[in-house]
Amino acid sequence: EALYGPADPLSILNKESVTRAVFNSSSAWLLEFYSSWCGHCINYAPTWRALARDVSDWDPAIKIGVLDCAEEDNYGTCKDFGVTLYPTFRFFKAFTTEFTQGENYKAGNDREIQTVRQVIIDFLQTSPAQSKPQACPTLEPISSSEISSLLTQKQSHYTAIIFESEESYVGREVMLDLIRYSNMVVRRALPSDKAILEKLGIGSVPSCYLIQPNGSHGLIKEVKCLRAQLSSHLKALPNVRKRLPSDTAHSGLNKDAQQGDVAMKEFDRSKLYMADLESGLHYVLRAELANHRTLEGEKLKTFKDFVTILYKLFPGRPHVMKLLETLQEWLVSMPLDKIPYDAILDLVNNRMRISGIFLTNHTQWVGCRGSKSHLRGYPCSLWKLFHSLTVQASVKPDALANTALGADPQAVLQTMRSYIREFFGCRECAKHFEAMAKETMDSVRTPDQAVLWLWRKHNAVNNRLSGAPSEDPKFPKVQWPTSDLCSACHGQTGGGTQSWNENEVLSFLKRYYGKQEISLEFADHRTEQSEAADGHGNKEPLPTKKPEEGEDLKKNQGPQFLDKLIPNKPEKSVGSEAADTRQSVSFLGIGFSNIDMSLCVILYLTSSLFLMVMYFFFRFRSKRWKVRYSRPFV
Ligand SMILES: Cc1cc2nc3c(=O)[nH]c(=O)nc-3n(C[C@H](O)[C@H](O)[C@H](O)COP(=O)(O)OP(=O)(O)OC[C@H]3O[C@@H](n4cnc5c(N)ncnc54)[C@H](O)[C@@H]3O)c2cc1C
Repeated sequence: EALYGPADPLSILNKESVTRAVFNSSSAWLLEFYSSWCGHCINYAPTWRALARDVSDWDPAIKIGVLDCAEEDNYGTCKDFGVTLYPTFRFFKAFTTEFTQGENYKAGNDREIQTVRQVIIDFLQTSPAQSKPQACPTLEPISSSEISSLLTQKQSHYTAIIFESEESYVGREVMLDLIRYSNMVVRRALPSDKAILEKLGIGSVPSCYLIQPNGSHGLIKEVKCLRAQLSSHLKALPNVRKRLPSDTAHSGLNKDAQQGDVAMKEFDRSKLYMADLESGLHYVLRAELANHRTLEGEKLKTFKDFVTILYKLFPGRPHVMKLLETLQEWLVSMPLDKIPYDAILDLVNNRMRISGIFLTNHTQWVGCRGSKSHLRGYPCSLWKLFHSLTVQASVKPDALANTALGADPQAVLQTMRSYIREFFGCRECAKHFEAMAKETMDSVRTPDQAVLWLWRKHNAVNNRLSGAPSEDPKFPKVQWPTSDLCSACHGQTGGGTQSWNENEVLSFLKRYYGKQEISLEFADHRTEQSEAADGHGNKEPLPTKKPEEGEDLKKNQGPQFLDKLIPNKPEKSVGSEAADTRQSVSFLGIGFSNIDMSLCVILYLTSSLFLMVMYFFFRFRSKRWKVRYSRPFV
């Protein structure tokens, strides 16, 4: 099944429902922005589900939700929320009318259920009065005088007072556990007034004192003063009833929950598919990188190096290579130390298209398709992409010689290392990869060694992840290539350790990841018109977010600024598989821009006019000639 489903006690949000749910809500929200391909999100899902179940009764005060940033429809939304790493946890206050990116979860990597509960309580308690959910009880302790007056007043409901130390969360947890219950009010008190403690017979904290509706009162002795026991005890008292939920947020929003088992394509495991490489590239350019508003410093350098490597080494089809070349030339001609990513998106999504340059705009996993929608996909394609690049670099050792990267045998690996560090959404993966790189990447001396280094490290990751929840049971993590793919790669196995014939492995990798062997089956052969017709078209520029306070104005000057950023180079015509049937802008594989088309029309009209003028001129002259030389009297 999908990572989260309708049966989970949380709201599964998407680009449409997130704004509706989170803004102007009567309750606060805690959202997990995750990525269904991210192993750590997969590992953490059971905890998040358990947390949502644990605090499901707190719903009128705080709601728990999830949003999958790997869903194509949600790319723009995650970008708007400034989410670049997964999982990211954000709080949203109640009654927020303006768009906000929310507040980051404050306990770092400690996301155990108890810690999250306490962080939620701190968030609710410190929210300003105007954004306190109405249903949220007063979480502050009551004073001795209030306790004394409660003891003397007659109430129509139970009042439970939990005496506890200042740092204890039991009282506040029990208060929130009971907000949906009628006839019960829970308060907390600090053990500061010795006289009142003595009067009530409280010898130690935590202790729980109960005032009955009939005015009688006494210590609760039946259960220990621990959250679960106390909450269950109070909920079970006579006439204490659970109120119906005030809204149907979960059931309503979970309509958007999608995906279950994925129909598998028939594919050949011994082949590398172009569809996987292009889908990965699409995800990199339009989702992972697009989450970054501007590229500068190390990020910009990494992006430039990455594009250089792709342009020189990606084993792609002509129209994709043209896109990479144009992007590379554009970056080289752009001596800026800060580039808004929207400018790059505009170039890739809009400007290149009018010249017939086209990269698939949706993911189509074949060899990387998981048996469940949250398994495999993007990280699988990223591994394949970098394996292909190392192999291409070893086949064409001079490819990078005239670039800023030079003929460095580590160029692809170091660029991969920077990409993973700067952009890869799975932070834990990046940490592990960096540790491996730090250890041995420097020892790589030749392009062939780079191919083998990546192969070895990928197998080390496979070994570590074997049996993890992110492992697809239909694609177990094995030491690769298995002997059915390459029996010669496997040496004698002695003492339980696997031995490899590395020369054979190298030849196999060069063959498997070599350009000639890539299968074009399932690759996107559609044209722009057919995309639009089947609903996958994405000709709209990706959304740009409202400027934030204090943000660099330049970033948000819209199209005019982009025009200045993008040099007015004449559009180049290209032959392209995807472009050859685009009637309005392309003819016989030659791309025409709007300017080209306008020039054609102007030239056509001018030449027609010229021909007409010539025609009348000669007609007039011939008439005069006839009149002059005709001799009617002869
Ligand atoms: C740099 C990086 C680090 C990661 N770190 C983590 C992590 O710490 N924790 C986590 O949960 N997930 C991590 N992931 C994701 C994880 O490695 C897998 O990509 C993901 O679980 C999907 O697995 P998969 O079954 O598609 O196979 P993948 O491991 O993604 O492999 C994809 C394909 O590559 C081929 N292949 C397999 N092994 C090799 C090899 N040794 N050499 C060449 N080709 C091979 C096979 O055809 C395989 O189907 C990381 C991903 C990347 C790119």
